[in-house]
Amino acid sequence: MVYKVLISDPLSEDGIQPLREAEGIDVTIDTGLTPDQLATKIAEFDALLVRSQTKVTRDIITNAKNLKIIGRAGVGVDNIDLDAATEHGIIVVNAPDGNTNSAAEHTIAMLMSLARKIPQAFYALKHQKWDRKSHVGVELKNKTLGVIGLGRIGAEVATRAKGQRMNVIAYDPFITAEKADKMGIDYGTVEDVVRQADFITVHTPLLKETKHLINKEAFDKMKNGVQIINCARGGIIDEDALYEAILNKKVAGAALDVFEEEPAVNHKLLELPEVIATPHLGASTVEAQENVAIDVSEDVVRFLTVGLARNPVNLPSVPREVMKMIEPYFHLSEKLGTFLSYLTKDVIEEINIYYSGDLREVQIAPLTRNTIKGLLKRHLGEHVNDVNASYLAEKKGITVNEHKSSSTKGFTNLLTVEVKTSKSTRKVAGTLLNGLGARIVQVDSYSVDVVPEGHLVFIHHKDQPGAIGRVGSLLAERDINIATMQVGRSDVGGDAIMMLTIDRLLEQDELDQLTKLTDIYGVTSIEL
Ligand SMILES: NC(=O)C1=CN([C@@H]2O[C@H](COP(=O)(O)OP(=O)(O)OC[C@H]3O[C@@H](n4cnc5c(N)ncnc54)[C@H](O)[C@@H]3O)[C@@H](O)[C@H]2O)C=CC1
Ligand SMILES: O=C(O)C(=O)COP(=O)(O)O
Repeated sequence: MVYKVLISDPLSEDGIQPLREAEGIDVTIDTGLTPDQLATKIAEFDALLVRSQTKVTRDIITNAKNLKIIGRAGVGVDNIDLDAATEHGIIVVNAPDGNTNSAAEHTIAMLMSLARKIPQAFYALKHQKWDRKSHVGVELKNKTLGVIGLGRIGAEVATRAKGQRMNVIAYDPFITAEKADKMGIDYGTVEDVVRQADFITVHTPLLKETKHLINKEAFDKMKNGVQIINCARGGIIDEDALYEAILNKKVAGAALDVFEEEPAVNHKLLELPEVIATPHLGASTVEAQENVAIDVSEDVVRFLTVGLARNPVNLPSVPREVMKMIEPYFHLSEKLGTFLSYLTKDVIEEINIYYSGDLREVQIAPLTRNTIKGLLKRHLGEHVNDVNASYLAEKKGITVNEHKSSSTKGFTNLLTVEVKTSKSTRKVAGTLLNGLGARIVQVDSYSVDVVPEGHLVFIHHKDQPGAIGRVGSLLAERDINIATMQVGRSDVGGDAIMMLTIDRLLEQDELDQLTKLTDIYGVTSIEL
């Protein structure tokens, strides 16, 4: 099997070595594709690697019939339609750490250039103007820097600004008093920040909530002569409002690395002498580009070869130690889901998953996704995977409930899955037996002991002498070997079940014959 990887934005050649060196991975670099060309070409690829230029739209994702993973060699994923990727079961990974330092350094470079009007002075001098009057700056020392978004980059910027002897006030919904104290900075609301700061720098992602976070109302609250920096994303600051605020002298200067529409040429803000700008260069250093390309290439190789990713964006990330703890239950959770998919013939309304014993201590979300995957895959098709399982369940109106339960029925760990349809409730439970592997230990109210593998036959019948014999004889006549057999009953002469493991798949006519036997209520052939 050879996986085809397309790189559609310029990436560091040294950084993509993990892809070049991996076995079974074929790399194509094509950085000149139009959106239409990409929408056609993408169909043949298993992985797509991008920076911020390539817009990975719903159209492109819909055409990407083989695509399994999109790697973003950088932080911001606002150029990727995450909902469309999730719906199509495509995992999106990014490289969150590799360019933090470069973006922070670029922000400080912009801050200092802005304060001392270095680009404007340089521009004048390049045009033979020795002008010392128009380029008088201000000091940073003792000024207040307002930081909105105190994540990786915002925190680095805050620390470096302290080195310039600035006071720093920050807003971030996740900032704690302890973190602010440790960093020696103040914290407050967005309003506190915009009212108190002499310079304001934004470092949030571009989200619905942060679009135009800095708008006319925010500018109105700012100090006269405030200076603004955006090295995060175009759109966090309302460009029209910024333009007006510069014209009416509220804002004395702005340093922009990013724009609402990129490439931003002939932009009205660039005509203003108060505005300095770079063409989205925050992450453009040799070091950052190598770092992010390595991180994302390694994740693509890891995902294509072992199905794990370190930096998933559309799946909660699972720390390595947690992964180790839950890995043994992975297989069991999917098998229990698949098993139940054979028993539930009607529309599923609710899934209840009970985690008992040792399972109460582990991170259960990945196991829940895997159970749902097993349950839905047989009906919805092979495209159901960990990425889209929960989304598809929700789309189908299925309620999924996770429970940590104390009932272990004597096992050290017990995973019970219950499915409610409009007509019935079915249940299956499994465990991992020390040294022996996975077992199904309960089906509905019956105790069993079955390895969840291979060709199973689940028979519901009347507890009558001869029922088991008739099944055995029919299978023998058809030369079908029974590997294991379990029986259980509710009460003497009442409902009973047989659970068989056989050596080959039943043909439809064999299934029909079994169903017609005396005292047999129903037969389900199950492939695990
Ligand atoms: N110009 C460039 O080339 C680069 C730009 N970036 C951009 O920088 C931004 C930040 O990157 P990182 O620091 O690595 O991300 P991060 O995820 O570490 O930090 C983002 C922070 O923003 C905070 N936040 C979210 N919503 C907020 C809101 N409404 N108000 C205040 N804070 C809010 C989050 O709590 C988080 O702490 C991203 O938009 C990224 O795309 C990143 C690298 C290079
Ligand atoms: O990492 C980010 O979010 C960036 O904005 C960097 O973008 P780029 O990869 O340089 O196009």
